[in-house]
This record gives sequence, structure tokens and C-alpha cells, in this order.
Amino acid sequence: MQAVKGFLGPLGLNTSSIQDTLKLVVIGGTVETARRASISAWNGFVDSFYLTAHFSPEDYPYDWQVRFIAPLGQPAWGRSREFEITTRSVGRNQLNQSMTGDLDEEEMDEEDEHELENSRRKRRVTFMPSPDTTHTIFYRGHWLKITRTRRYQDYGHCSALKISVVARNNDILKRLVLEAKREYEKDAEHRVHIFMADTTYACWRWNGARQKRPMSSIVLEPAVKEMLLADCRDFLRSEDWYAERGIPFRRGYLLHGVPGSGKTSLIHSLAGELGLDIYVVSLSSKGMSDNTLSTLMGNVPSRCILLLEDLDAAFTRGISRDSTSTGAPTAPTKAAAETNDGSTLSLSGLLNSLDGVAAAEGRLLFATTNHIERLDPALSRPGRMDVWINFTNATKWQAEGIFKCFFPSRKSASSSSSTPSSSSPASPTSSSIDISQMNPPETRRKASSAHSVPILEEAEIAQLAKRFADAIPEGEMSVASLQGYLLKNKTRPRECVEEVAEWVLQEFEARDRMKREKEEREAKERKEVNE
Ligand SMILES: Nc1ncnc2c1ncn2[C@@H]1O[C@H](COP(=O)(O)OP(=O)(O)OP(=O)(O)O)[C@@H](O)[C@H]1O
Repeated sequence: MQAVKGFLGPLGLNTSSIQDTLKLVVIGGTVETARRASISAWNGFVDSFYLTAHFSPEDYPYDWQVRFIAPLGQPAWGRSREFEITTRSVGRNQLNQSMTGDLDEEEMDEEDEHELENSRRKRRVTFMPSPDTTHTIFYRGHWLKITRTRRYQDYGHCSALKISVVARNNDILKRLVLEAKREYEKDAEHRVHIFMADTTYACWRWNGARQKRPMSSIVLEPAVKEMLLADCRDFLRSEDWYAERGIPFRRGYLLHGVPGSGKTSLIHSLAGELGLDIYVVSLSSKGMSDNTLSTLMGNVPSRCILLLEDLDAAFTRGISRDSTSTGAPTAPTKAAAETNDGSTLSLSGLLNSLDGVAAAEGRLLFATTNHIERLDPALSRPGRMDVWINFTNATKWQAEGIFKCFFPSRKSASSSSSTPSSSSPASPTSSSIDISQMNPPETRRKASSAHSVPILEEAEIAQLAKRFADAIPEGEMSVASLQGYLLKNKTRPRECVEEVAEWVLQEFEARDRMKREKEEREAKERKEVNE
């Protein structure tokens, strides 16, 4: 204090008031530090009694828990004074609805909920417990503290979960996780989970859970489907066989052919049949590099379908995907030249990722391409691609099959309602698959009332299907385009057949016109590049 006085005295300042201020600052600082230290010590003491489990959104247990605690936590979410209001889906199987608090809209009945309002489906508003708040719920004689914490602030909607419990050992948490897993798996039985490669973070992001698609809804030669299914099943059972012979436990399938011929649909259907998730990589996606691909490939689980889409497109940018294209790269346009998407994937990088030391084992690799002639032989050699399947434009047989898929006949309508997935595979004489199998669940729910599909006699449907197929030129149109036409006429089976010849003519005219326009555009672009 004497030093302060000695310093301030000559300046003529009032030393006593400054001394008092300094005293206050020192005392205040000491009290605040003591308060914080005691709070932190108390929290540490309390936490030492808690067992805490952390659930990361990138991994399955997060989804099991979100689903499982939702009904348990209803009273807690209802009482909560802090909410996040969202219309987005949260969790891998869109279970956010069940994490909602009491909201009038939830009391709407099923029918109201799916009503269209000004041609747009009503959006469901959901109340989520807000991140970084803690809720307490009761589970099997224990109070669980549930906290949602915000993660990856800069990267979309992502939150982790923390569950704490006061207990002597972690039995209660183990039980919680196992019970949640069982519940989740019961629900997931009917869905295929899709994960997409995130090239920015070199990780997999859950993209949605799709309803399983019955194999019978894929109109392909039954022998092809059976062969593929048997081959995949045999592979999944043969881990020891591969190990004994020192062969890497991997199998590759190359599905090639025209666009819209059912390659992707067949893979989805297969995944459902085998109970596997699908991990999708688009090799031409922005930012794809050798390292990214190798990390992604090393991180797929052992039992899954790994789908490489458009295998040829990664190394042949600028290729046109239309049906008239030969697969050769088109002339580089100005726009294409200006686009530098940072992709640095090389063929050797891809080959290494497919079967290098870091590549995951036990996965079924499916690759699709519209231009098999563009593939490097190294990429498609046995060991990398063991089974090849060619997909062509619709044959008359397929046209007949897809018609029968769309229009239920009297006999199939009754039998398919009891065993939907047991319908026999499409064949010209016996196939009759309920349209409901081809449509998403919402459409299915409304199908009988809104679309009122007339149920015709099996013999009439067979006859109409035959006439429909007669009007479709063999191998000229994709199955997807036939599906598009049938979708437009899904309630008019008879008229659909009457008008099909005219539609085919229109399609050919449109195709010629597009071809001419494309040639003109390309010629113009070539001229611009040369100038
Ligand atoms: N053989 C088929 N059986 C049943 N539906 C089919 C078939 N082929 C195509 N479709 C229908 O056409 C649409 C497109 O099919 P899909 O995406 O499987 O074709 P793709 O061959 O993978 O096409 P692309 O090469 O353009 O990716 C789907 O809605 C599917 O239902």
C-alpha cells in the first residue's frame, strides 16, 4: 500500500478510494475463484458416482437409443421448457415423431395426416428436446440423465447422445443398449438402410431407410435373379472356405447395360432379401481422391453391400449418359472446362481401394455402369468383378411382366394381400404381382380409395398384357420408360393398352428430336472450342 501511495501521491490522486477499489477487486476475484472451484469440485464429486455412456450419431447404437428412449422419455419431453422445433427427420429410421412432446397435430388420425393440402403434403412439426439440455427419465429402477449435445456445428443437423446413471456397475447401461438393439432390429427387419459416402469428411452418412422391395417386382429372367441370390448367399456363408485357401473374402458383381433397366433396383431388392445395408459411393462425386476412397472402403462393415455407381464415369468425365451415346467422352464444353471439382481419383487408387490390404473383407461389391466398353480390363477382371450381368432394353417378355406387375388381377389381389412377397417371379404366363409392391407405403395406403385400380379377371389381364407387349418393339425402350407410361395410366388398364401404340410413336419422335438437338448442340460447342 505504501508503494501505491508513493506512486500515486505525486500525481495528486485520492489514494484511499483507489485502495478501496483494489481491495474490492481482489476480494471479488478471490470469492469468484473459490465459487467456481467449489462448483467444479462438487460436480466432479457427483460425477464420480455416475456411469456415462456416449452415443455417436455415426454409429448404430445412437439410433437404437434414440428409438428406445423416445417412448420412455415422453413425460420428460412433455415437461421440458426448452424445445427445438423441427420438420426434419432425425435418427436413421426417421423416428423423430416419437420423440415429440404432446402436440395437437399428433392427435390427428392417420387419414388426416396424409391429406394433401394445396397439392403439398402437410409437414409434421415436431418438438425435440433442445440440444445441451438434460432430461431425467426412469428406467428399470434407475434414473437416467439424458443429454443431447450438438455436434459438427458447421455441418448440418447432427447431435450426439449422452446417458448417465448412478449405479455400482454398468449392468444397467448394458441392459439398456441390448434392449434398445433388440427393439431396433425388430423394426429394421422390413427396411434397407442406405449410407452415402461423404467425400468432405471421408466418412459414411446415413441417407435413409427404404422399404424392402420384393424380388418379384424386378422383371428379369427368374434364372438370373435366382443365380444372383444363390451366389450372394453362398458367399456370405463361405468365410472359412476363403480363409482356408488364403483367398481374400470378397466378391464383386458388375451390372452393366442401358440406363433404366433395373440395375439399381435389383441391388436394393437383393439387399432386402439378404438383410444387408447398402453403402453407396459415386466415384465421380466432387472431392473424391485416392485417400478418401481408401478410407471409405476400409470403413465399411464386414457384412454389407458396397455399391460403386457409374464405375466408368470417374475416369471419363463429360460422358453423356443418354441412350444414343457410344460412351466416348463428348467434346469438352466451356462449362465443363470451367468446373474443377477437385476430384483426383486415379485408376490405381481405385484398384488399391478395391483389394488393397486396407480394403474391408466380407462385403459384396456391386458396380454399375452404362458403358462397359469404357472400363479398364484391370477393373473388371475376375477377383475384382467375379459375376457380370448384362441389362438390356425391355424385351417383349419384360413388357408383359411389368404390365402384370402394375395391374392386379382378381386372383392375385386376394393371394398377394396375404403373402405379398411370396408372389411368384414375373413370367409371361403366371406373374401377377400386386401394384402395392411397386409403390411407396403412402401410395399403397391410399391405393384402394384414391386411385381405385379396377381389379380385372386374371385372363383379361393376361390378354391385355400380351397386347401391350405386342405394341412394344423388342429391345428398343427401357423398362423405366415403360414404367413411366404405366404409372401415368395406373388406373386405366384397358385404355393404357389402347393408347400404347400411339405413345410408342410419340416416344420415337421425341427421341429423334432430342438426338438432332444434341448433335446440333455438340457441333456448336465444338465450333466454340475451336474458335
Ligand atoms: N427390370 C426391371 N424390373 C422392374 N422395374 C424396373 C426394371 N428396370 C427398371 N425398372 C424401374 O425403372 C426405374 C429405374 O430403374 P433403375 O434405377 O434400377 O435402373 P438402372 O439400370 O439402375 O438405371 P441407371 O443406369 O440409369 O442408374 C425404377 O423405378 C425401376 O422400378
